[in-house]
Amino acid sequence: MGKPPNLYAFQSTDELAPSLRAYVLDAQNTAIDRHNVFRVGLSGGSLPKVLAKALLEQTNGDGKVHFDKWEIFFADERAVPLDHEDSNYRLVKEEIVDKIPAGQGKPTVYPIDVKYLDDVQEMADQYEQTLVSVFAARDSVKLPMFDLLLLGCGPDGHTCSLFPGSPLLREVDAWVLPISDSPKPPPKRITLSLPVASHGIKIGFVATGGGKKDIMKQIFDTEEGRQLPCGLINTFAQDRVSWFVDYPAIEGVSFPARRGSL
Ligand SMILES: O=C1O[C@H](COP(=O)(O)O)[C@@H](O)[C@H](O)[C@H]1O
Repeated sequence: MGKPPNLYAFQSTDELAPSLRAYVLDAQNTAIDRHNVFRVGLSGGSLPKVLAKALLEQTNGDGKVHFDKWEIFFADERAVPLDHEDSNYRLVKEEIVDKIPAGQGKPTVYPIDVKYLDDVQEMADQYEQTLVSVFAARDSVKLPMFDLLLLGCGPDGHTCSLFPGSPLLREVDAWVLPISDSPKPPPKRITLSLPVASHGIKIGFVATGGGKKDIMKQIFDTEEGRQLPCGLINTFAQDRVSWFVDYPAIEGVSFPARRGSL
């Protein structure tokens, strides 16, 4: 039995943002020291807005975001054009990339190849090749290891586009998987596989709002919850996982949370 994940709880997203910033900057600085680049995998959904607050609104004089060293990948993506309202790329671009002040440098962003919107298997294979060219060609690794994965948690316990009960959760070889019948629209997506999503050097979940409290209770306090996609990442990655939540999201959760700043 290893060490449990870290659960950090804050009164509000305004209070959560400075600690999320400190956590991201720590991962960034370690990565830049190690290989002069920061490779981060991002979820869509509610995450980019909170991350924007952490990176762009909180400055606090406590370290610099070196956006020019960032390589941004998508933990999951919907098979839609890049300017579509459902696109995770669009969300990250509009919430974060477009708002980076001039002079701070811009990240390198790796979107899906929209040539394959009608063929999610091909899209997943192509995105996997992108990861191979960035991670494995340099290091010849079995699994790509992101410096940081920042993930969301859906109200059903899904993360990336790995949904509860999906046969995709049993995948052990592929790095990126296609979905053509997602229970949450839009149906066609690609997602990092569970082994890759569990393999980050650091894995940060952000879950806020009372709409998440039932699933948080399941994930942290019950055996069935530990079998949900978010629970499986907790089990596999243990204390490499840190959750950043607000008080409404953990109302009624028994698992011990550390309250206040990191
Ligand atoms: O469909 C998705 O949902 C999850 C969770 O979204 P949230 O709005 O509840 O935070 C998200 O992490 C994922 O990237 C997205 O494609």
